[in-house]
Amino acid sequence: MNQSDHIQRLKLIAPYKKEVFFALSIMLVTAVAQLALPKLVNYYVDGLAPATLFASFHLYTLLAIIVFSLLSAVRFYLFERLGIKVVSHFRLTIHKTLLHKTASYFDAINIAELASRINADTQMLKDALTTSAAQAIRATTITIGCIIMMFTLSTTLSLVLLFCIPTFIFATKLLSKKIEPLSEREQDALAKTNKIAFDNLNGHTLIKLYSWFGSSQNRYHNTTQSYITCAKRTISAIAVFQAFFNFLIFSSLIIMLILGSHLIKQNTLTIGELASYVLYLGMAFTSLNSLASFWAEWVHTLGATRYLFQLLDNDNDVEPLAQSKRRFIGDIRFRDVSFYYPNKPEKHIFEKLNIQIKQGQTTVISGPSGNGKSTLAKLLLGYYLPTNGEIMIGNHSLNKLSIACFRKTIAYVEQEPIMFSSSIIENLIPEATNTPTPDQMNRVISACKKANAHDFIEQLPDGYFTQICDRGNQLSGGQKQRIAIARAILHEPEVVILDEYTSALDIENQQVIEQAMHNLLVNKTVIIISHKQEHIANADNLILL
Ligand SMILES: Nc1ncnc2c1ncn2[C@@H]1O[C@H](COP(=O)(O)OP(=O)(O)OP(=O)(O)O)[C@@H](O)[C@H]1O
Repeated sequence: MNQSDHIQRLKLIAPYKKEVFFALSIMLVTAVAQLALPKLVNYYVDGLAPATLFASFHLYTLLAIIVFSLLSAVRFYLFERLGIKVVSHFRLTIHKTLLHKTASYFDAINIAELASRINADTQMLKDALTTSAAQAIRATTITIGCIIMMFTLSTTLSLVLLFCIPTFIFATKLLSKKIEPLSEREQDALAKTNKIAFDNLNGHTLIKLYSWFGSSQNRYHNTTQSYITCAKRTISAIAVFQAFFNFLIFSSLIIMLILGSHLIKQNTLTIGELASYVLYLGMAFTSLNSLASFWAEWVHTLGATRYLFQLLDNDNDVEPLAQSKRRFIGDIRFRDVSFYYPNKPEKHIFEKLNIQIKQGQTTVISGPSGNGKSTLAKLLLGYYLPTNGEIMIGNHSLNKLSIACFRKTIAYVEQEPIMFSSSIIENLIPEATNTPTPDQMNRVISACKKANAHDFIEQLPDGYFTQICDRGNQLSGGQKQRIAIARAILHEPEVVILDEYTSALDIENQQVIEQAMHNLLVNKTVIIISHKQEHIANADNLILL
């Protein structure tokens, strides 16, 4: 744990300076009000308060309690609201960063685990940065206030008490060192349990089919056990610290009472002052206790959120945005292209591959399974860059910077099209949300008619606004394909890649899709990845991998 770890997390609240200031001001008012209470006890026990004030004591007390309670509610509301804003903004930043990560980055991570981290780890940060931090600042104010008040009441007692402070600081440092790695492991273990739960729920049909109930439950049970073990270690460390802290509180209280009674006998302290002193001491210890809890939570959070901050700090694996609006058109050529997946450097998929795909013609790519047909499409789509050689579009070399531009001219229809769990219209043009403009609606309907998708969409309960649950599970393979074709038509591509696009469909559905395809493919450069004889027979060119 170093300084920058703290600063990095504290920076998250920087955009909300005004709100923090307002919430802190209210908190300080409540803290000062709380500090006045033991002093009042001193006045009343020793009979120092004026008689008039004494008479209205109940009224003032009631008023103070009402104001104090109201301000506490406002303080709670302000800090919670701040927390929600901070954490939502943080999640948005992570989401944005992730969307721009490369395909290789996603090959190396587990999406379910990441989703769990984005929720659980950021929630922890929210609590630590706001509610707990507010309590800590309040506790610091009260502790300082109590120490000042205690010195004004009795310097002798306070000097004795000062000896406790180094012990407290030492114990807190020790705790920090112990908790941080423990909580990092705890969060890792929690993310793993979520990963297994996601896998099991996602594959529930497979589990039913092969009766894998026991083994699936066991997998979840084992990761949950590892999580419990890690969590137990963290809370044990905190519990030991709490025990030590309580010992410190009670032994100091007893020592103060014994010493205080001696001072009363020597007439250097009054009963009211001792009562007030003990109240301040109790208050200071309670505040120190909440400070210690905050510190434990903060250190816990530092460890737990390290993964997310590393993700934000890592500038590698990021795809650049489109640098210009130019459309790349022309023949596509692979010049001495070599490629292996970054996570499998030992397996070369292509070595010095040279192929040409002519503009405006249909090229079929065929060959045995695993020979790299889909990989070739992924290279063309720029999901991965060649490890050697180059891909030319006309006279332009496709590199990291130009890939986003090239994607504006290319559409990809795959065997299992990706569907978002939102409405059909949002699956076609995400910017439409639920209130598309008449122009957007016309474009969508026209594309869906060409894709033979309009009729079945109209028959759905809410037409284009029907929500697709669970990434399109209630749609048939053919329906999803037709939506994907409509999506491609809306993109107005120059190049269309069709990857085994009818292989999962029955004959009737294949005919509907082929018909829809005609509307998409007119005057386009078409690349069909297929084993089908009819595709091969109708192609202008054939590339065998
Ligand atoms: N993301 C990836 N990371 C690592 N290896 C991968 C990745 N995707 C594919 N591969 C490997 O690359 C090789 C080529 O895969 P690819 O999907 O391109 O083959 P294909 O010819 O399209 O096969 P099929 O006809 O079965 O679809 C395979 O050995 C596969 O295991």
